[in-house]
Amino acid sequence: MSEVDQLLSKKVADRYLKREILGEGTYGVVYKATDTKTGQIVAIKKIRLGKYKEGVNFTALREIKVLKELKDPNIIELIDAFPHKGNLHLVFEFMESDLEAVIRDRNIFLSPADIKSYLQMTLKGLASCHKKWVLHRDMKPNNLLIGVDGQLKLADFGLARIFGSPDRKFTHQVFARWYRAPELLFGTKQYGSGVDVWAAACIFAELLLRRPFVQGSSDIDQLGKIFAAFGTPKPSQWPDMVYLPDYVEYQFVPAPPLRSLFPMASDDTLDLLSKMFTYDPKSRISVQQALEHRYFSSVPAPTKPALLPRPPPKGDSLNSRPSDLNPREAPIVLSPPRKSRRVMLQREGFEVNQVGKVDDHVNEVRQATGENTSRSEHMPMSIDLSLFGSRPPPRPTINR
Ligand SMILES: Nc1ncnc2c1ncn2[C@@H]1O[C@H](COP(=O)(O)OP(=O)(O)OP(=O)(O)O)[C@@H](O)[C@H]1O
Repeated sequence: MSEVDQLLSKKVADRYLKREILGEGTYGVVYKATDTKTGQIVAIKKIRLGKYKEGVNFTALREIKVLKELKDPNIIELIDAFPHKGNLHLVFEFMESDLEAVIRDRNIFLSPADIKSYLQMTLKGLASCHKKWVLHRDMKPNNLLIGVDGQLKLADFGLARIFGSPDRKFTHQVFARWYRAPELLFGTKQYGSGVDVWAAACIFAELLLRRPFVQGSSDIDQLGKIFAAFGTPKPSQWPDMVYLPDYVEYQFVPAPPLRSLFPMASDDTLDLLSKMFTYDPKSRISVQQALEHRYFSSVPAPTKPALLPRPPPKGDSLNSRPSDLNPREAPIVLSPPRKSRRVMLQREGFEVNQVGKVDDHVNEVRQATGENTSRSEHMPMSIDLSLFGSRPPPRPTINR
């Protein structure tokens, strides 16, 4: 760091020299900084405490507690945590890039061995969480950070929470929609490590396709697109489904062959994918079982992290998404037999009738209606905005 840089930088807590802003997330700004004690480059997540009147940010405290308990080569290390000028500062090891940048970089070719390596590191990090009864709950490619040594590490445990108590109720709207498991989309209040497995499967699919796999514009649309990809689940396939709080019946569509979605994938790849994308969370493969799947022991061996292709460090690339137009039709929502809620598809679009309170689902259908007004065609699986000369929309999160 030059003298000028040092003068421009602000010293925090007499130890960290703040440099540029790396980005802003749900909880606040993230800075690059130098630890003057060790010379190490770090990332400081500054969490605003001010807006919490009582002065305690439980989410932040939860993140600290969870992170302290998780020490693993595939989990980001929390180096320090301290309050400063009314903000809570979390100091993490600095990571050069993330998996989203890898996937989006058109100059990077990902071989089957590279994909295997990224998936293996993701699952190893998750296995370590699950062994300690911790769910990540916000798995998505930009939360999988990549270090200078090529190691992938799970980050952003802001929403993670210790589970184990059988009647613990979780807020279900925690996942970025495209990575959300079907049980979450149907409003389950009790869920387990299967939600992380589903998200990891979405990331696996994204590594293979080089675009987000299922890009729903609402929870209803997300489920429709999942069902278009894997077939509408029959109650015999997932017995608990019909009892889920937000269950609505979807028009039945059969499953297309998995190979038609991933034409270049090996048989082992398809087998593992189908086990991770199992509808019934009780039958879905666990992270540990996935790591023991023959996909990882068969050739090619996973690429060593140091040899993995790297995107330019953060901020250097103006990435654009690859073309991903896929006109697959999603099944439509039918009336759920148990409830007095009716969701009907009309010629001009959806008409929604519900006896009683208007709920989120209805609002979502209305949202869908707005997007599909006076048309009878269905939404494509994913939309390539580059066709219109614009950048793709930001990935949805619960806060944006
Ligand atoms: N340890 C780190 N090293 C380098 N950059 C980091 C580190 N942690 C976070 N960042 C970067 O800081 C920015 C904000 O990250 P943050 O985790 O707060 O939110 P996010 O992942 O972008 O979004 P969300 O909060 O919705 O998950 C991102 O660009 C992220 O890549």
